[in-house]
Amino acid sequence: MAGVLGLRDVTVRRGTTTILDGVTWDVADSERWVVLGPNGAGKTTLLQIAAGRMHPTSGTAEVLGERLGAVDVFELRPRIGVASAALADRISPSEKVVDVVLTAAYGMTGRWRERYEALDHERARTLLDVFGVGRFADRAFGTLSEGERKRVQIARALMTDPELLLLDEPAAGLDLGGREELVAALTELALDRRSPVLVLVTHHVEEVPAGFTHGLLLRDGRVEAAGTLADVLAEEPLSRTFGLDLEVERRGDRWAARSRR
Ligand SMILES: Nc1ncnc2c1ncn2[C@@H]1O[C@H](COP(=O)(O)OP(=O)(O)OP(=O)(O)O)[C@@H](O)[C@H]1O
Repeated sequence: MAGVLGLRDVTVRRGTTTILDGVTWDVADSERWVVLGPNGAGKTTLLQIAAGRMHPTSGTAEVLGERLGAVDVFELRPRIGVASAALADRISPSEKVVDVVLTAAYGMTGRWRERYEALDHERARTLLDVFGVGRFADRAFGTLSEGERKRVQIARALMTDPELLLLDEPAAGLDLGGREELVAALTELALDRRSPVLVLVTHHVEEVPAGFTHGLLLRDGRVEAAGTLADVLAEEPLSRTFGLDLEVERRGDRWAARSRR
């Protein structure tokens, strides 16, 4: 598939607020994108368009070759995996971890009278193992640490074998060890050619895993820069995006940024 995402001049307005302003963005098969920008830049809104969960006020958006507005979003959504704090909030703390993953196959949170095939059970447990949380499969979701919950959410997002995986701030709230473990898991995912196309939203260049290929910088709903990571995670575009004079360092496959002042 050539075009996984194709946004043309996408604008989202709510009342008098313009949340996204003329966003044009192309994501192709096998690419791994990072979306970076300060608080309120419009990152989550952009991800909602990519997830087929919001329509542009103007402009056009194609997701997995389907034009939003002309496709049945209920057919489109199972092809897209999403992990976000908003979705995690809808998971009952008493829900068994394996069920959190399993219910994704039915596009819903909460286990409620469905019948699951043995293969689905096996896949859910395998995904939990892949993300290092297999030993918690039979525990209640609410008893896990923040980092463990994040990994369960990614396993859940992968349950439907999606073509596109959207991760909204997966490292938010993690301590240093938790962040590094998550970054390592995402690096493995990014480097695996069988993985879906990945889009990761973050505030911090330190959270960009190795294996990611492209970056989009957003500020005030506008694209400040988009392209290969090496081009985009440079001092000039990053400083412009965050409104700070930034010093950016690349060490091996990871980045770090700090203010010069
Ligand atoms: N329904 C709405 N009505 C008015 N403004 C909204 C609405 N939804 C979002 N916004 C505003 O749009 C802006 C962008 O929000 P969004 O959540 O997309 O940003 P973000 O880059 O993900 O921010 P953060 O990094 O803080 O999570 C914010 O200023 C937010 O307050």
